[in-house]
Amino acid sequence: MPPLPDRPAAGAPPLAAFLPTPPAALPRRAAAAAAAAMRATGLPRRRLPSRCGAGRAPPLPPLPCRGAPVPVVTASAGGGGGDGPRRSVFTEPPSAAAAGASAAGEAAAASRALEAWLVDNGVYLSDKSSWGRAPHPLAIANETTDDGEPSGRGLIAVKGVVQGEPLFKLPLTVLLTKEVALKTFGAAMPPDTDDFIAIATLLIRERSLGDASFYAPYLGVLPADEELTPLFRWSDEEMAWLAGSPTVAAAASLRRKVASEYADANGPDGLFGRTRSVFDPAVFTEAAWEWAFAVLFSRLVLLRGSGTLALVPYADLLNHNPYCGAYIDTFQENFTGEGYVCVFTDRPYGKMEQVYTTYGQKTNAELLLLYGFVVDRNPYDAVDVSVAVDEADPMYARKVKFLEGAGQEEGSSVAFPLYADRYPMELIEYLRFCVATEEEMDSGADWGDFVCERNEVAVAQALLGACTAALSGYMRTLDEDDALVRDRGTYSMLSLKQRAALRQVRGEKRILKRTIANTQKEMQTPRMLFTSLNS
Ligand SMILES: C[S@@+](CC[C@H](N)C(=O)[O-])C[C@H]1O[C@@H](n2cnc3c(N)ncnc32)[C@H](O)[C@@H]1O
Repeated sequence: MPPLPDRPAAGAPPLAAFLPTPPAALPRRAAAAAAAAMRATGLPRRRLPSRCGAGRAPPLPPLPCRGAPVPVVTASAGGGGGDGPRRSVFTEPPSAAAAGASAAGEAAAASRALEAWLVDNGVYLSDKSSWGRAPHPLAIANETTDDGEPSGRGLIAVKGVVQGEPLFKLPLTVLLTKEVALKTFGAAMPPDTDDFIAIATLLIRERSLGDASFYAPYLGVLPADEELTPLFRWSDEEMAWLAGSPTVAAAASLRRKVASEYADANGPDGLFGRTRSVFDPAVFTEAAWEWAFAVLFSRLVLLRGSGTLALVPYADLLNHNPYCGAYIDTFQENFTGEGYVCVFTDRPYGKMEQVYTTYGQKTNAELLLLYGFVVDRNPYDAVDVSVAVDEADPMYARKVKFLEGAGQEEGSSVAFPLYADRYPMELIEYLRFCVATEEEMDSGADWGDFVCERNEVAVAQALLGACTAALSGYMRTLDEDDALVRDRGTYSMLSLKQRAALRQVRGEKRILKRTIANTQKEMQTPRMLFTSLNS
């Protein structure tokens, strides 16, 4: 059995589900699971509304079931705050100015070393044109900001870039892939090793080699351990700022998954345990494993052209913009058939503008969990709502049996995304079934369509109840959050993580409030209720 199963017991998704993906990624698991359940149970399947279907990002780990009445939005709590150091142009006290200057010098030197390595490996980075080659249009910016927050290195245009222009051509020889890992570790790594594990293991080995590694100049620009701040690495104290958010459970689930994969690899029959002569316990530590996975979650790319997962030096310096449609992929030279990695721009860029890619149509929760940042005005933002049959429902046993027949475990819930302006029709179909009376169940209703006014109003009430319950689980109200953000003095005292958490929960509360307002408005005309909301 592969070490990263599709449906681990902890409820986390396969790690590969977190890849930065080009548009047209997989639909959300929850919606897909529900749709599958509906298919299996004879409930009709509907296409998701436009932006939450084919283009949706991979899902977060499903929320835990709490056996609460229909429907439930889960909440968790912690306590306190705090942050580790991170490269920042904003937060350094004057006494750290000298250290900051030397850190900036080191960052610039590391970027130059990466460029020199790329040139040595055949990448054209000259700002002059040569035979058949346009000048390279980009430069590495060692400090970038996004929405006023530091976003690490990035790539900026050093000349105007036209739409559709190739930004660079990288040979496949600079990539870190499973194929390279298999060659490197030989018989010590079985060919069926999971891609994530193979590349993480390769990364740990290469880092341990220091300057002797072929990839040393690339490793030199990877964020330092303490700069990798995806949510699954936050402490309980730091998580307290997210109390009430479904991200708390998602982070705990991913943390458990990463730890359990290490335990498996390190066990006597695991990848490391089996061949200690190759996998030195002093090198392949749990801390190294966590670092490697934090790197992979935030940088690994699925190259659709070749179906390969890869770390792509240089291309992975591109920061994410949810409005950008350009993504990293493999292509082939016309005459030689040789493969290369490239990004074609989806819009023109002016000189000195930061050039972006897309990590896929991800919610802020997904971005925070895997990459450690959130985006204001993220058009793909959503908050998960978990739905289950109410245990107090007189039809509970019948409904659960029906769902069990469709593969849903008793007492489990199904998570659906709520967007600021829409929600999946699968949620409504599922709720129509969950709130149905005996008569409605007996009527052979088509849950994909309006059942009756009573049912539709009960669905709306269930949705309102879920949103209200979710809002009451947070530490502060949305108004209090807004006041905190407006109070620039206090806001600037918050750590990066606290500010990210604040932006995350504000986004969730806004969606919940908008859903409440929209649902209340639409309740005036129940016949049209859940059709007009999504049209
Ligand atoms: C693939 S790397 C991009 C290069 C990265 N900035 C660096 O310094 O190496 C992804 C990481 O960049 C940062 N990042 C990317 N896009 C961002 C954005 N829009 N806002 C804030 N941080 C961003 C996050 O730290 C994320 O984990």
